[in-house]
Amino acid sequence: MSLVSKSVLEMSFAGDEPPLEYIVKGCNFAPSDLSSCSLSSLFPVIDISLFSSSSAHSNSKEEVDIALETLRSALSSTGCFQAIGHGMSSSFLDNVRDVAIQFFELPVEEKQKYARAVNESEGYGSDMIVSANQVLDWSHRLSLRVFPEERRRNNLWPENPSDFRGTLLEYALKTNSVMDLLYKAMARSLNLEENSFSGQFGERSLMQARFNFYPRCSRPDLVHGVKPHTDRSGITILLQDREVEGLQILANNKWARVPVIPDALVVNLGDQMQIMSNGVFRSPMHRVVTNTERLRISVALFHEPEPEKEIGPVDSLVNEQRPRLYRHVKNYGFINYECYQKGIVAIDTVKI
Ligand SMILES: O=C(O)CCC(=O)C(=O)O
Ligand SMILES: [Fe+2]
Repeated sequence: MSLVSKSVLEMSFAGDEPPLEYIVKGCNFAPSDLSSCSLSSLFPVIDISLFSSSSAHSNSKEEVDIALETLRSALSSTGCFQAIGHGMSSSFLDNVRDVAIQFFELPVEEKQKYARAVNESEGYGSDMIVSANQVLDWSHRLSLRVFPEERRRNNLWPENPSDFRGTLLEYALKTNSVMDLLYKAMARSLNLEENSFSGQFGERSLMQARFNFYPRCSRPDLVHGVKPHTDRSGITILLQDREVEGLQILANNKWARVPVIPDALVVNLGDQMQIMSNGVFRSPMHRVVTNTERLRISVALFHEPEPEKEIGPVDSLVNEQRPRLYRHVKNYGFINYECYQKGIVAIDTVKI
């Protein structure tokens, strides 16, 4: 049978067993491979309104310092936390989830209008096939560049549902402000000048959206929704499904479930923050698992530096105890993409 004869969604509807191309060999999905650590200590919930200068007077310095320390500690251990106090209402976050579900539930001919072309990263499709023996992910995706505006490919932005474009734009603008706040807070948590990280991204930094759709699977013990990877971004902000869990992060060599907190945003760092922080902060390995009962969606926004801009470890994070770990690099997003195609760990290629 041909590799792409049936889509993941069709197989899910039919209750098919996953074909060989989707089966992960030698991967341990056993419960004993899951971390037994307290999930709230691995992925703390942080009220990020404490980092905003407009709320500086109403919060005690002590409260802010504790939040900064929790941030520093989470990002230097698991590289991930759950943000509340981001200023987006519960109903707005549900709108974002709703447009995602409505798009993926459209008839296939309608979705195909936005199909990703071969060798392109933007558009609607399934796992990109980059090698003959690749194991495929049990998911469908829609990837769209949001910023800068001149790099937007409007023809790939769905017109259906009718509020898709407006909702994505509003969500991306709000998330952009959250990211700004976080870059500054991360710098403050390490006693650095506030713009130490954000200043490296450039005026025309990139924001990429990825809508993920994971249909139910009859054999979740055999497949990945998304195979293990690190993100190539600086920061990734992930809106999880309101109810269905699936994201797992590798912490102390065990996979840890990231719990669903409906109105929280999952913040996880990407490789470019690991580079800029000279390895102080971590870009976590993560994966998505599926289940037999319910489909799952998520919406990830990835923020990356302007490709022409060189990024590298902040000078004051390089010292005798912590020698420079990474070289300066331009267009890491592209390096990461090429490495993915060759099956190489991208961040290793910029190590000194
Ligand atoms: O669906 C998720 O929870 C995570 C997806 C993800 O890791 C990604 O899109 O890079
Ligand atoms: Fe990811």
